[in-house]
Amino acid sequence: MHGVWTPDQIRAAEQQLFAETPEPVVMRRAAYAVAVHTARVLTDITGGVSGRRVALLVGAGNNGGDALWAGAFLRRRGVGVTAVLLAPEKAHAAGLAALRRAGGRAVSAEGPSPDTSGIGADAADAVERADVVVDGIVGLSARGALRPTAAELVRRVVVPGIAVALPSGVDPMTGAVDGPAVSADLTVTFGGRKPCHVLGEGAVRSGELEVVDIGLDDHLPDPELHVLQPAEIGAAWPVPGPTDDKYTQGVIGVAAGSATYPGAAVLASGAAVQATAGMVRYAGPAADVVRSHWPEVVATGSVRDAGKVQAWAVGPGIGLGASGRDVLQHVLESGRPVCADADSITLFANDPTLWDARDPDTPLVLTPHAGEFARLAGHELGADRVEAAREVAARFDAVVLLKGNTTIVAAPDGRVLVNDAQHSWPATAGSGDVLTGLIGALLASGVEPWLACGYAAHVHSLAADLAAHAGSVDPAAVGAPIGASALLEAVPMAIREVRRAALG
Ligand SMILES: NC(=O)C1=CN([C@@H]2O[C@H](COP(=O)(O)OP(=O)(O)OC[C@H]3O[C@@H](n4cnc5c(N)ncnc54)[C@H](OP(=O)(O)O)[C@@H]3O)[C@@H](O)[C@H]2O)[C@@H](O)CC1
Ligand SMILES: [K+]
Repeated sequence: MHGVWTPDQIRAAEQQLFAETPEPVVMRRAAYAVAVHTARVLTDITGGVSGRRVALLVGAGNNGGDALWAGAFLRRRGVGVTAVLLAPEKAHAAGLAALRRAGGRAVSAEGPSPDTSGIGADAADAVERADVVVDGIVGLSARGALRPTAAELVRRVVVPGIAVALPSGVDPMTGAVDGPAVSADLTVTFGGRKPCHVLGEGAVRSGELEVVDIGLDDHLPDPELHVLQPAEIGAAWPVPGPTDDKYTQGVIGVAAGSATYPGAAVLASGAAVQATAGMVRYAGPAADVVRSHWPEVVATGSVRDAGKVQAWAVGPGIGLGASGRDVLQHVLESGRPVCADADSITLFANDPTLWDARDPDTPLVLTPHAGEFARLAGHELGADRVEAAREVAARFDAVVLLKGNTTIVAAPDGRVLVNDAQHSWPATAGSGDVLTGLIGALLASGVEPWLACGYAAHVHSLAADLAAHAGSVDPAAVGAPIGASALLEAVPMAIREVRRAALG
């Protein structure tokens, strides 16, 4: 698992580090790494380093200081470096002096004679002629939308960009963007990932991420967020062992769909079939349709006749009427772990007495999208999705998987997992039903609910990605839209992929 730390956590760790290593030494360490990676990108795109041109966008703080020092290091390798200073009077003095000593140039962003959008001719020229732009506008102390001059400079960047610490214009805590923001090809960050690198638009705008060791590790507390790695998901994904039979691998009950809308039942049951080798029982009015699609599913008409299961997946398509409520109540009273999705969530919101049907020791997973979340929480989701999921998880003592292109999984004890798909191929009708089946199957095979959600979310988005690209893992492959059935079909491929990662 990768850890993710908040800016406050990183700052506190930095203060401890400075007690043993002077701050300027740490900054030069960070800046040296920026220079090394910038030289690598220059080589990749131009075939060399010496004689190439780099523009530094330099803000008022230490983020700009990093960029200036990196510029000084690049000068020593023969790069033509121009620093564009957004606040010349506040630019990091030691960094600016180092750049000048090394033969670098500094110009004011607003220049001697700014054009109609407020940018001086020298600054415009530096950005236009650069092979690579280094973004040192703002880092951990970023607040709100970029100011007008910074925003205008960012709009003008058309060459590859390297962000120092984080792409400027992105909120460090939420990854949200409000106005122009840097879209980096590469982000070089220090000491650990920050929330903006894994959440929302920030994750996409960070591009490739390089986490540089500047000596913070010993001073970092427990991370705020976690990101699962494919190899650990592959290593933990349940597959039949030498002594397993169909029962020992977990029997999942699926309560989904209706006679009029059997699709949810077919997709959720199918996902459970594809996810693990245990047994799948379906209970509901779509039994015949489920059986015809998935002959291996043991299907009955009612949850009362379903037989023994180790976990339930309930909700998609069960409706908001008395029969849906009855189904949800029954599975909650079963004493088995429950993954409650779709209509179940609205049923909980409409009738809070349903919470009483659940034994407090029974693990419960809720998988809302933004609309269902608002119903459940009683307020809109807002920009801080992590805090929102965490609050609802604690309030209902349930694992909350909040859907979106960045999936958030919050446990009642405050732990949060993030699955950053970096694409939206699963955004298709029926996709949520597949996810419910995957989570239910993992719960039935005994995987801890928080991890079950994280594993399922990853495999789900990977399956969509693979399906969209006809099974290719080549990032350059061209995708085509898919439906939930194609996603479902790609689940075994995705499981193989993470298991392959586990084998190294
Ligand atoms: N401590 C260390 O030694 C190390 C720190 N490191 C580096 O320091 C960085 C943190 O530096 P920091 O704390 O100086 O703040 P930083 O992010 O540069 O912002 C500075 C100023 O920007 C401005 N500003 C704010 N919002 C804005 C906006 N929307 N649009 C435009 N401008 C905006 C605002 O200035 P104001 O004009 O309000 O005075 C604010 O004060 C960190 O990310 C890492 O890169 C590394 O070298 C490792 C060692
Ligand atoms: K930056």
